Amino acid sequence: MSEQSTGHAATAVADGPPSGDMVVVEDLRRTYGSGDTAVHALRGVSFTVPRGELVALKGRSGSGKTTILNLVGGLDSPDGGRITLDGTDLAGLGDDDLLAMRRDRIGFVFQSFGLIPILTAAENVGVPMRLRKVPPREREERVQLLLALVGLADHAAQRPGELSGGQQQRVAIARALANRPVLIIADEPTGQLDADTGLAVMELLRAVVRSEGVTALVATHDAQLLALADRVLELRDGRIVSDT
Ligand SMILES: Nc1ncnc2c1ncn2[C@@H]1O[C@H](COP(=O)(O)OP(=O)(O)OP(=O)(O)O)[C@@H](O)[C@H]1O
Repeated sequence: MSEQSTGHAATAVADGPPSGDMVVVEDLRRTYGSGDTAVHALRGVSFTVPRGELVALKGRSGSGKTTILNLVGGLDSPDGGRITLDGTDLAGLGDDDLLAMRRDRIGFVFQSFGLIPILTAAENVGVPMRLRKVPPREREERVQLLLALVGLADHAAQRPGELSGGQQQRVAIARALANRPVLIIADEPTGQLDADTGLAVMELLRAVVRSEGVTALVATHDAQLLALADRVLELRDGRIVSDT
């Protein structure tokens, strides 16, 4: 854990010593559009994600889950409130620091996998390390290790189209871990998978959160998967209505 949180090149100005929470969200507000057509996607959301935990966001379609993930992941900016990630206030970061934060400290996993079709599984896992200019030898070693971690050591040379949906999502999880992120953000990671495959992928996420000492924030409305979370936050109409 300590290596995870301190071993990174400083990508941003830390606001102070990291607290026990990897993510602190305070009174987050986000409105899309304005006037009569304004959609109040988040109406004052506060929660924390303790280090090393897997926290799930549940709620009906449109309740605000993706909006939260986009804001915590620095893909969008809030209209109000504050997000602190690993001790750093996102609002204090310029574009370059935000980009570096996303690249080096957050791993994203999407419903649609987001793999590059013309690249092999190994090459896809290596992409984030190429962007960070990790030397080829080190990169290849980590790719092998990560593919083994997700049970795909024998599929390194296959392209996404030659893999099942569950295997593709495993590649995406390996890719998300490539740069040793402190936080994994996953938006409906099992949404395109059948129930059994989805459960296996969620169990893998659960396992890597433990083995890699990473923290995860996962949106899902699948009750079976919610049971694997350390904590479940329920959203309704842009507000948290339960925290269990
Ligand atoms: N770019 C946008 N422009 C306008 N409205 C948006 C935009 N993105 C989201 N919304 C609206 O904000 C609200 C919250 O959407 P959000 O995608 O966060 O919900 P969600 O819980 O992730 O839903 P789903 O489970 O369907 O992905 C919804 O009413 C949605 O229509």
